[in-house]
Amino acid sequence: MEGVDHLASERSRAQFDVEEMKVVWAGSRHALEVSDRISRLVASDPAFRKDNRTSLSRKELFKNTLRKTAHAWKRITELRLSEEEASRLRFYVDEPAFTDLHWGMFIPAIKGQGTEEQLQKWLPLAYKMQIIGCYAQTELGHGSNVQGLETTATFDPQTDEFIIHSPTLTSSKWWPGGLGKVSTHAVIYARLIIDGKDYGVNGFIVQLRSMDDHLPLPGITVGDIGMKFGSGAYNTMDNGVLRFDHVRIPRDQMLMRVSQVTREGKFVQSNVPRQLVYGTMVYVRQTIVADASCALSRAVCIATRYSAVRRQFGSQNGGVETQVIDYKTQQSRLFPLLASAYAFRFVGEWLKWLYTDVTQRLQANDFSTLPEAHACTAGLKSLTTSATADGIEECRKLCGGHGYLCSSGLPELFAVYVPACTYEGDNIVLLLQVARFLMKTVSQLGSGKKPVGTTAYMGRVDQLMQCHCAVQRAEDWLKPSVILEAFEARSARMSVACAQNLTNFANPEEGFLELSADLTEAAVAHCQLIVVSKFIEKLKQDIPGKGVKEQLEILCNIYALFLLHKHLGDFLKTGCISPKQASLANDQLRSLYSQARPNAIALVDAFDYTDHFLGSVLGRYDGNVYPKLYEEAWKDPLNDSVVPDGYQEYIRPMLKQQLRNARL
Ligand SMILES: CCCCCCCCCC/C=C\CCCCCCCCCC(=O)SCCNC(=O)CCNC(=O)[C@H](O)C(C)(C)COP(=O)(O)OP(=O)(O)OC[C@H]1O[C@@H](n2cnc3c(N)ncnc32)[C@H](O)[C@@H]1OP(=O)(O)O
Ligand SMILES: Cc1cc2nc3c(=O)[nH]c(=O)nc-3n(C[C@H](O)[C@H](O)[C@H](O)COP(=O)(O)OP(=O)(O)OC[C@H]3O[C@@H](n4cnc5c(N)ncnc54)[C@H](O)[C@@H]3O)c2cc1C
Repeated sequence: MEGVDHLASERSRAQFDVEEMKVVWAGSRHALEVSDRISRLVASDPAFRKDNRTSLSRKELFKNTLRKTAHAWKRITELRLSEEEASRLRFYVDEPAFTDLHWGMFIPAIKGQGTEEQLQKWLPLAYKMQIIGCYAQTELGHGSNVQGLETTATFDPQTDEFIIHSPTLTSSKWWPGGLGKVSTHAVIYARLIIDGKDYGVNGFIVQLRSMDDHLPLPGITVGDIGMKFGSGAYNTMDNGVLRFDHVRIPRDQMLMRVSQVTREGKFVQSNVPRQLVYGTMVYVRQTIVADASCALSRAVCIATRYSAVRRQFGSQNGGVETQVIDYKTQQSRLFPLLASAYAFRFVGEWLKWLYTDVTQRLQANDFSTLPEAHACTAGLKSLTTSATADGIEECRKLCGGHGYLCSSGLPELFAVYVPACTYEGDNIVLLLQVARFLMKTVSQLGSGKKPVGTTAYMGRVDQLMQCHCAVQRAEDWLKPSVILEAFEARSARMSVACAQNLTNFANPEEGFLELSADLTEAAVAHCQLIVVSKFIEKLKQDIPGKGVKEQLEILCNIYALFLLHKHLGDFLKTGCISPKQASLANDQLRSLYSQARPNAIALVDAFDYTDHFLGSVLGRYDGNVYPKLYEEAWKDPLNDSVVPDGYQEYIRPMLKQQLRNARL
């Protein structure tokens, strides 16, 4: 039934003001207005159609992306869209493309690591897209270990140039998005060599292709690295391979904010920390955390709407069957993901604030908060992307068999999303960075250095090592102070236990390697504490709108108690809570699911996603799933003919053979 809202009765049960929740989700009334307007602009433009992606060949897919990005750029310039509007447009176009790396990494790398003159020279060209750039760091042989990169940039004092060279096969740049077929330029990372001495990895701007005919410049070999996981999905991106054969670039194309090479070939280290060479990764990790809430909320929106439409079992005397969303098992899998989407949204907002703060401090030569910014961006990137990738897959299963169809939107979402666990730092490697930071914090506790920021709780380590959880009734678990103390105690105790175990090793680095699995668990506990505490902090703000704050409180408690339930082993092993308190937490969790149930559809409506963006027959706003699912099947190219191509060659002879055998 076209035009009928099959989810209307669900919507009428909501106990809060959905429009106000949309504002909370978007971040502000202004952000909601921009987001809503741009999402409709994209949805109504046929040039941004995306429902045929999974049936296109790689070449068609890629060309289609080029067409869309050109069209997007035309619309951005015609409509004079602001940076905020353009970035929303990119979000709703919903197709990975070279432009992500140009705007998301090439430009930030120049901005963060270039000198004033370099910014003035390169940024205007990049902003007008008169050059297109990518970020070429990873090599065939090394990705995580950035210090292990092999590409060299050797200074030639005769000509005042660097010679960029790939000395081995494993030094080939491998993976950079936008490199394979599009980028004219790249920020490449290479070992700086002066007079035979190695000064470590630095960034350089290198032109790759001719501005006249797009052919690679002399000495450059470049191409695409091939098909990636999933049909459609990330294959819109030209991840590339690049080799240099003694390519010369002028000296002023080394990004020289962090260190400089003079005309005489002298290496000068400025007063900014060397780690700023890694600054672009900190920036992108922060954007990836914000993006996790988008990907997860999208999957949750599809699974929640479909779970309210889908009915199985439970019919009494020929009446209607039970909506699968009413099964407690469905709720216990779905609602923690709904709560996680909101939790990641708020921690993403906070991380953006932290990043802005550290950037301002760096400009004023205050580097004191850089280690914390690195640990938070690395840890939260790891935590949120792992949970989101797992969450999308869980949403697929929550939709039963139909979730496996491409028309559900979930397979492609998963395939596009899952590399986020690897790119911008493998999630385990990043957790180990957090663990290093935690071990350093614990080791300094005795020295009188007071931990600040997200590790401030470690300053109360004596109390946290001894405290006893005060919960006696299930409702006690609704107190933010109780939840916070349990999470702080668990994290502090896990870190302290690792630090104590490390003292058993004569060589600390050896100990770190041996205990690395425990260390990553301590890092996860710390990062989960950050997410929980930022959700609780958010709720201290003034949040207008009927019932909005109450719903967020329910979600916050679901998030925290779900984590407690999932990681019960940690909480019990460290003696933070008793088995009885664990069981009370579980009782409370069940009650919270019941409270969330009538609001579930409205809570996903608050994401304000258009049907175009969701790209899912199961997640349609009107819940009119079955006719559309049926209709969609007939659009498959296999259904273009009634008798399939290949019948005469393969099916008919086989059938005839069977017939002959049967007659014998
Ligand atoms: C059409 C028009 C549209 C217009 C609008 C479009 C808008 C689009 C916008 C899009 C926006 C964004 C989207 C972006 C797209 C993303 C797509 C994804 C692309 C993915 C790209 C990549 O993957 S790039 C490659 C990433 N690579 C990695 O992440 C490598 C991981 N490895 C490392 O980071 C490091 O090597 C390491 C940290 C693991 C270890 O480094 P190293 O061995 O050198 O260090 P140590 O362990 O010895 O540590 C030394 C000390 O340094 C500290 N440290 C380490 N890293 C950092 C850091 N980043 N910052 C600060 N400090 C750091 C470390 O803690 C040590 O400190 P001490 O202990 O105090 O010594
Ligand atoms: C879709 C996609 C897009 C990308 N885009 C870009 C780009 O634009 N530019 C760019 O430069 N790069 C890009 N990359 C590369 C990406 O950043 C790297 O793949 C990533 O940093 C992981 O490094 P690796 O591949 O070397 O993994 P490896 O480090 O080889 O990881 C392999 C395994 O070893 C484990 N491991 C590694 N080191 C340790 C350790 N110290 N302790 C314990 N375990 C360890 C890891 O956990 C993992 O399980 C992209 C990658 C992908 C998948």
